[in-house]
Amino acid sequence: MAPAIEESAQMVENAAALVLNLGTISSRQLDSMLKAGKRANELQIPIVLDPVGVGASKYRGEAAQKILSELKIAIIKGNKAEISFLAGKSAEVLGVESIGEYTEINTTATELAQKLEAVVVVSSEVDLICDSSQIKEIKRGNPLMGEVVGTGCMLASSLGVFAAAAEAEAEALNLSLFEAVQTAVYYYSLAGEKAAKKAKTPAKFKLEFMDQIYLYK
Ligand SMILES: Nc1ncnc2c1ncn2[C@@H]1O[C@H](COP(=O)(O)OP(=O)(O)OP(=O)(O)O)[C@@H](O)[C@H]1O
Ligand SMILES: Cc1ncsc1CCO
Repeated sequence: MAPAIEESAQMVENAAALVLNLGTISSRQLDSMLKAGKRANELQIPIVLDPVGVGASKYRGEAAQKILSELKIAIIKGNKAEISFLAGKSAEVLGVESIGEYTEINTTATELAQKLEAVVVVSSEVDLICDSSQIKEIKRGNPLMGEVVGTGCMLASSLGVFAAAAEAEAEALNLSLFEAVQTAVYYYSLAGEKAAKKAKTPAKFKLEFMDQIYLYK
């Protein structure tokens, strides 16, 4: 998202999806996100929320709650700790990483999807996608994806692309948002698998992974 509050709403007018990422949140940026998000809601442009590091500090929790109470979010993507925290369950977040055990994550994610009427994606070695009535697991990808910081953020942006495409090509594709998200997660993981065949260490993997995403063009 364009961070300047002076232009965030106007930028949305030329966008097909809005991705809100809490990674480097500040109070000014939060106001800018709310402004952009309200315009996106008015224009019925899908919003993806990536609640990066929510639960790691009081402020991140408050920022996420403000976004969720003022905006209609189409897709929320987080790791197990971030999704658990938003669902009101106990969560251990270290910086932006999920630590701890989450044995009830399927139920937790479904509860959040029901409460917010959104598609919820939980990223990990097994990705979960759910809405209020269905849940899907995708066991693809490669552990190197978890070693590179930012693959979660890039997944959120990819979800924005697929949500926009599903809406823009609604007649031709006839994809529900749930199906569009499932497709995005699947192809994203597949790019990770292809990259891992060529690169075996994180820095090289990062470059190769980006190239594999590019090759979908
Ligand atoms: N062990 C693994 N095996 C397969 N895929 C994985 C593994 N760990 C992570 N991934 C994939 O990496 C991507 C990012 O997931 P992750 O849970 O690491 O997100 P994150 O912690 O929010 O990332 P970041 O904060 O680094 O942006 C997802 O597409 C997920 O499927
Ligand atoms: C966007 C971003 N900012 C700090 S860490 C990060 C990626 C973690 O998901």
